[in-house]
Amino acid sequence: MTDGPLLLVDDLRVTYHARSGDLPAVRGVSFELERGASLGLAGESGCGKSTMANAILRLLPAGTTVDGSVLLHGQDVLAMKPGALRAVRWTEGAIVFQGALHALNPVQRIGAQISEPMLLHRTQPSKRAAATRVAELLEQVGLPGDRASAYPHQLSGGQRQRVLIAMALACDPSLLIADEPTTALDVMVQAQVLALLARLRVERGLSMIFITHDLSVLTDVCDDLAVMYAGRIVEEGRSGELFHSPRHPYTSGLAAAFPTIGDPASRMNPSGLGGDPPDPAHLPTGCPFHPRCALAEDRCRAHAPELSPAGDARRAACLLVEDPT
Ligand SMILES: Nc1ncnc2c1ncn2[C@@H]1O[C@H](COP(=O)(O)OP(=O)(O)OP(=O)(O)O)[C@@H](O)[C@H]1O
Repeated sequence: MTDGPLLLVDDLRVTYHARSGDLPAVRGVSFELERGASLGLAGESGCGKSTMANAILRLLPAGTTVDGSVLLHGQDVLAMKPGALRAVRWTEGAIVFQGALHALNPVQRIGAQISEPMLLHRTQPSKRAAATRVAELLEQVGLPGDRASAYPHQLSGGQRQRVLIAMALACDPSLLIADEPTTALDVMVQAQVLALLARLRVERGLSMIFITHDLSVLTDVCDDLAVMYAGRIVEEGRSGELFHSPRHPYTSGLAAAFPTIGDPASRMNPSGLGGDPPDPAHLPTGCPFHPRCALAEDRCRAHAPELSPAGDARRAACLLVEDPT
């Protein structure tokens, strides 16, 4: 255990090597996460959110190039040997993936699946102790303890997502990454799962990273927000401030593209963002957002804006914000 942030990501770069060529999915991301804090990570599909999350626990396909550093409790995950890495996953950091149906084994009872990481990491001395812990965990995520004997297909989508959360909490990690945990769920269940994650964070003093393409769902549950575009963070700041007074034109477009939960007057605004995100293998020159930006000037086509260093309270990578003249 060291002083300083729980998680310190510095200049993280991830390149997939596909048959069609190299694909730089994450291109120099830096941020910090304090103990007990929560960071929301937003951006359209393909901007590199999941790649970044998977890189933090080194869950990327073999052969993928990863550079930079990821300090978790002061230890560089990217430099760890396989044994040390196995010890970190589940116990220090765990991910709740999107699409609970695919993440669970269809032919194994959920109790057995939740106890697996506990038995693997010997955080419970016996199968019987693990079973008791499974029942406790199920109750903590709002399911009756006796559902441990159910198979995944006997549960609803929201219940399965709760099972994945229970599994992620099984070894008491200090960092929980929730990657689109509510995408496949209807709006009511989505709100319940988000409220559950927010409650568990406070109760357990967890640090959390919430990932979603919908900026509006993050504002209630996260202290800070970071917006990604084309493999980089383009804006970061306190949650409410960033959502209600965005500085980067991309953040404004993203905020306008989704209705705010609880605000019946707001409507899906398809004009919030025109066009499509760029192909990571063929990025435009200068600012990668310039072809979609209504405010773009000549300088935006020529120069790529930089984000100020991690740790600054409010960061935006936009030439017009840096120098509005
Ligand atoms: N295993 C892989 N091999 C090759 N390319 C990949 C792989 N996984 C992701 N990519 C590519 O990397 C880029 C970033 O993908 P990533 O899944 O990280 O984005 P995302 O923002 O999480 O999107 P989504 O919200 O759709 O999950 C995309 O262009 C994607 O096609």
